[in-house]
Amino acid sequence: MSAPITEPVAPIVGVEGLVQIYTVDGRSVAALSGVNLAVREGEIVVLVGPSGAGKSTLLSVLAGLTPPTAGRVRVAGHDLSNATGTELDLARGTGLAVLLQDVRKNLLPYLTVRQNIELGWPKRVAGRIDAEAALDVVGISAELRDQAVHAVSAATRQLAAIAATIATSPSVLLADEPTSNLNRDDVRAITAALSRANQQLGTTIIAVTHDLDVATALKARVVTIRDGRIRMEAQGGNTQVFVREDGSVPLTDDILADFPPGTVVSLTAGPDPHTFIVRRSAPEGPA
Ligand SMILES: Nc1ncnc2c1ncn2[C@@H]1O[C@H](COP(=O)(O)OP(=O)(O)OP(=O)(O)O)[C@@H](O)[C@H]1O
Repeated sequence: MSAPITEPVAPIVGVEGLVQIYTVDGRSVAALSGVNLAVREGEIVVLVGPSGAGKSTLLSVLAGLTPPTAGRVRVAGHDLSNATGTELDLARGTGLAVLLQDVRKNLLPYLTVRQNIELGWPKRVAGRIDAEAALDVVGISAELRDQAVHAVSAATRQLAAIAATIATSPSVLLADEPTSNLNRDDVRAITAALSRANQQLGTTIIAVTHDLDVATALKARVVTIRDGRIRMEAQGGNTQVFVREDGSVPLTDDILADFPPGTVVSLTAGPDPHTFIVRRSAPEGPA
């Protein structure tokens, strides 16, 4: 019997040779200098890296908010490289959702949590899921669903914004710093909601974060960006390093930049021969 032929599946997000140059006061600033990234359907990818590395710019290009200077960008079947306004609207209505860093921009404050989820384009968006189902996925309690958004906690607002985005059944959810300014319990609630959206609805998630514990909680593929380039990748909030011939473990400046002085790290054997996983220990108590 001959082996079945399997067609390679196109990534749901494909970025090739992405360059983004901003002009500030007549000077050129290269925010992205040739980024290649492929994300499979159903994956969770977390973008980490120092301030100014280009993370938000990459997310903004993927969201169709910033037209790329050069390179190819495909998201959920839409070519965003040279897309017109109408094509970008179509992409955002069918397949792509963006959770902004300031989630108040995703929500109307004087409507209730439930009304915010019911809002939108129920007839335009094929496959839109029921508001109650979206609220169940993110785990907002029944009593909070009827409260005005301005009256609920920052964490509930963030969960409501996630519910509003997943209600449009996006294939790809882009999130900029979804857990910033929240305490550890709230961070756990947000990562649990994103994990459930991924597992129950199959939503592919790409999130920018400064918090490697978020990557660990999401069991995400971690993509480190520095100076507008992808520097390294690892799974589950860990950094994988190869043991040298002489048995030493190279902790390069690139790696150490992610583990500031005072950070407790542990080294455990990696999945591949001659590799170690460098893991940051979780901080205790509220952030
Ligand atoms: N709209 C803009 N106009 C001009 N320069 C910009 C613009 N947005 C970003 N930049 C510059 O591009 C570079 C990358 O910025 P970006 O915000 O993408 O980095 P980041 O990794 O998201 O940083 P942070 O973690 O601080 O948000 C920086 O040098 C920044 O100053």
